[in-house]
Amino acid sequence: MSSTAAVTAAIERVPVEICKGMNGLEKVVLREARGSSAEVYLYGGHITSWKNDHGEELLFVSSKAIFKPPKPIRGGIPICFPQFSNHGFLEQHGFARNRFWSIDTNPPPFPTNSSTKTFVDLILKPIEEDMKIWPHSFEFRLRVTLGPSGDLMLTSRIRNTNTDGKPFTFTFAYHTYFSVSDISEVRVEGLETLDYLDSLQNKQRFTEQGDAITFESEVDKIYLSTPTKIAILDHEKKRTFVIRKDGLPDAVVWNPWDKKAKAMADFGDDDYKHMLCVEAAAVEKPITLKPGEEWRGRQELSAVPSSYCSGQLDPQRVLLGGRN
Ligand SMILES: O=P(O)(O)OC[C@H]1O[C@@H](O)[C@H](O)[C@@H](O)[C@@H]1O
Repeated sequence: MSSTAAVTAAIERVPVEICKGMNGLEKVVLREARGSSAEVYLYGGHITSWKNDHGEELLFVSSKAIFKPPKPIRGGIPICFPQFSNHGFLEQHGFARNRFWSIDTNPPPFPTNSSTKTFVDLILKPIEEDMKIWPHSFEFRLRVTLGPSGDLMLTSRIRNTNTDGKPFTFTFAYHTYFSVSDISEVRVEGLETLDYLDSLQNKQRFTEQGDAITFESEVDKIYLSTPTKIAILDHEKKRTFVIRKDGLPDAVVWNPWDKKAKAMADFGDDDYKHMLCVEAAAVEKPITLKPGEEWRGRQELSAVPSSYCSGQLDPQRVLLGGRN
């Protein structure tokens, strides 16, 4: 297929709009027939909006977010790669979140559910500056899909394209900022009794107690070997977020609370009350890829009316369609 034909095919298949966002930065807008939508900035490959079919925003983005390189955008879904947080010698959370990604007009074959046609493929390859700090050649393909019922799916495919025969190792997270009505009314289910590393206590290992997780102070924990489904219940909004993940064993839970909120220039003093980060991640056991090898990490988010009680995390019931 000629390159022009490939571009045309991609446009026919992907009914998306590309326009200018904040500070003239390019963004892609995905819209589903029933009214849900999502926005992704090429800067960072960063999701900045996910709305349900009533037009309600489901992600938190700070009103003080700075949409200006090299600062990463505060909120939405930053991609942490090739390093999560300060677990290594690179800048905090790696460099993918403050690089310019491109639209991948001709991605390699990808198994797609035939009912989901609203998606965009992005690609990130290292620039010279990256090779100086992380001397590896890679192709990072990100597919962002909006399902017919408004679910948001992110699939990352990372390939080692080194020609020097060297493997590379990375850690990763989808650093999702969920919008919540009031953090003190929120409960997370699915992480009870698990081991976690507490980033506020030198990454020491502890075991979570048996109750659902609630919030009354700063939290920064990496839950290990977590189930593939986690739920965030927002009592006030009567809304439940369900996170499904694959290839991402860990889950980071972060809320900076009042003192750290005040110390962040791109975060409002009271913003901590209205957000919660639950991040599907691969941190404890870094991923190693040999040249030619590819890794996949997938996250699927749904927002549904809260219709179940405490201790009954049953996404089959939550998601009326009973999908697993
Ligand atoms: O301010 P940043 O670099 O976006 O990071 C925010 C937070 O991200 C979380 O994932 C980390 O666990 C926290 O330790 C960190 O403070």
